[in-house]
Amino acid sequence: MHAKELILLTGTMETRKMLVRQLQDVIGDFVRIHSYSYDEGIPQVFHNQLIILSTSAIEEETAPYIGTGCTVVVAKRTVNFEHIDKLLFLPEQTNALYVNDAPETVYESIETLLQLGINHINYIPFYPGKKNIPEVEFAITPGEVKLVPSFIKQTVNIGPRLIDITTIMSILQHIGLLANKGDIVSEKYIRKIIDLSKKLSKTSKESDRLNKHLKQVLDGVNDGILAVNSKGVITVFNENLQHMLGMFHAKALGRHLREVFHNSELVSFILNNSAEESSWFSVLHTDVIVHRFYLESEGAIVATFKNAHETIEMEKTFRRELVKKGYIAKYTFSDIRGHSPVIEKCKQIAGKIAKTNLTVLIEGESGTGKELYASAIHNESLRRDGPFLAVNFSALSDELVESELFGYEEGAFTGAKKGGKIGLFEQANGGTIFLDEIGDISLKLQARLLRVLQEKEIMRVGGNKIIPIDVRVIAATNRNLLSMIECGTFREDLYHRLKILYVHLPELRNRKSDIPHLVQHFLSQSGRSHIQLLPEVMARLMQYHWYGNVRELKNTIDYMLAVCDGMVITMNDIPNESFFQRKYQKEPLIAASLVMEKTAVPLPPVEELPVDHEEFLFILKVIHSFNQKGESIGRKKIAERTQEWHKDLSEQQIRSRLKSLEQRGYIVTTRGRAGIKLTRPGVDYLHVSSHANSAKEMEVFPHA
Ligand SMILES: Nc1ncnc2c1ncn2[C@@H]1O[C@H](COP(=O)(O)OP(=O)(O)OP(=O)(O)O)[C@@H](O)[C@H]1O
Repeated sequence: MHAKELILLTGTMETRKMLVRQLQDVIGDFVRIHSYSYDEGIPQVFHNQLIILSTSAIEEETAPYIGTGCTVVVAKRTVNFEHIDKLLFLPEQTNALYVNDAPETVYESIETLLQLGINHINYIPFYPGKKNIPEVEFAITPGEVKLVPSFIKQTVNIGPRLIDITTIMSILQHIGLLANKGDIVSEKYIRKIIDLSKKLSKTSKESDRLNKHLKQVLDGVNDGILAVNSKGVITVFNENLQHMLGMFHAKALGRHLREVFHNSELVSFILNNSAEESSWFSVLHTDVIVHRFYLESEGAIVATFKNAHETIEMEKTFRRELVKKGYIAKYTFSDIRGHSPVIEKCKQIAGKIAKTNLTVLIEGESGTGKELYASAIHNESLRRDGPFLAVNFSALSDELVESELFGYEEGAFTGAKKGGKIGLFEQANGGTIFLDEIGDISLKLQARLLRVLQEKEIMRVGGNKIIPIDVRVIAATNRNLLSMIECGTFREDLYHRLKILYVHLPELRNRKSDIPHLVQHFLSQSGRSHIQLLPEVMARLMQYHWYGNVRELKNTIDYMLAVCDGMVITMNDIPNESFFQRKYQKEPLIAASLVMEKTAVPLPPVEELPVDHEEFLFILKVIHSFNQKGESIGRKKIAERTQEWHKDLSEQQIRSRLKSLEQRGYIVTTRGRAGIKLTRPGVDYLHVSSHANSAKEMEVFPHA
């Protein structure tokens, strides 16, 4: 046997890498370590060697490779203390499966974790074949992610277990170095544990500081704020909520929500941690609007309370915005200008659509004339003598849109008018309702809208009477509803209900021959049709990309009319470049390009990526791998991964990278549980770029 050499045999490559690193760290200075794993293949039979087996579970598989004169030590292993600080971020009393491949190691590790003081978690042992497992959300595993049951939503991988100190001492003894080096080695080993405890105490100090800061912030906001942990125990009850409900926080903190609030609907609404949602409640004689969301990083549910009466007063002014243009459809097909083949085709389709009574979806970028078409369709339809209501969803909060659309009953909430209020759907009876920016409505409103379209009836807020309605719905969107469906932010069933008939309005840049007609139309609309444009001005207008479409062209004409002297518009009157929209902001598939059209670039090619291309790709890869596992991912997790990748990106930098990726349409960020998701273009992009980059394949999850 060589005096200062050992052979480490493990089951998997991950464990091998991990354990070699550990052994190098503590005894690498005086022992040569050779390592092999069963899954990578063991190349030879060893004779006269000190063999360390990572676990007794591989004794059988490795036996053929252990020849004569060997000393075999089966390592005892302990939890990987370098990574257990990840567990500190799990909330108090979290129920979590502890997952490993055999009952002994599971129980041993739980015992060790408890001895290390990581006792704020309720560990539930789990190993293959274990029965009667509660369906909890979290799992903790020392590297055995593949054994984690599929119902688990979040897995904390603390990495393969380390070799314990007694095994290391036994190795030293076998190679005759115990007397000489034992002290140094145990000191090194212990130092690591001290480092860990320092790390732990720093984390808890930081979280104390953070909590104090957070409390100040929470008390400063105008809403009532309440948070409950995963057990339903109230952990935050801010000052405003005390005032609003007339309840001292000491009566609420630390108690279960159910003991504090006797309104069972409110309790189950708050404890339901699925999608983000708002609703009205009467709590302790106060009418409140409660908005609830799940704070994934904390495993907590947060509910904000607004005084319903005050909210209504405050938002009354905005409410007028909801019904944009009164009750009359102003435009007819003759107001739609342009003779390009695409626009002629569009008018022709819309004209046919008008004659039916079916729901229509109008898609088109902002400013392409969606409202114009909706209005023209109504005026050409059999409903032309009925009302036309244009509703814009982007201006108001969910609760107000809901009460405005569906109306409310008297006494539905404080501030509700006597006799209740009839909603826009009822007001549009016999006519058409135009739902603009349909992509902006919440999932809750989508569900209500779907019911209206299916059943042709509505129910007022706070009411129980079903009211039949006869309204034609025309919806419009400038967003990509299909990618929203893919990301779970738009209901597919609603999409199909809306898109019974369909018009896509062409972008102005794709029908430039219409520009002279439109220019003439806007000049005469403003009563200045006698004003001339110099040919070079028109030529320039024909060159622009018009990301803001017809509305932008109209604004440009208005600007030039305002600044021109005399009867002629010259090059001097053209607004400077900052006036123009630089790119189409809502449609993610279109790349930023110059204002002056050079080449149309439908998708940003790989080579146009920013200098930090690799960082972008890395971030996309991390998100994709979490999405694929069905685990949620947020900025914090990305930051952790990036640090493992030895890239020192600050949270701020990651935030800006994410923003940029979101602007490019590669990811969507949702509040609450879903976290960040790759869009279809994001996935495509990742594939294309990964191929382009395959030579320098990055390891997203290096096994620490
Ligand atoms: N073909 C057209 N002929 C005449 N005017 C048009 C035409 N298309 C659009 N416009 C004008 O352009 C402006 C924008 O149109 P509209 O408000 O209908 O667009 P939109 O697609 O609904 O925009 P958004 O999505 O931003 O609500 C309006 O002043 C409208 O009258």
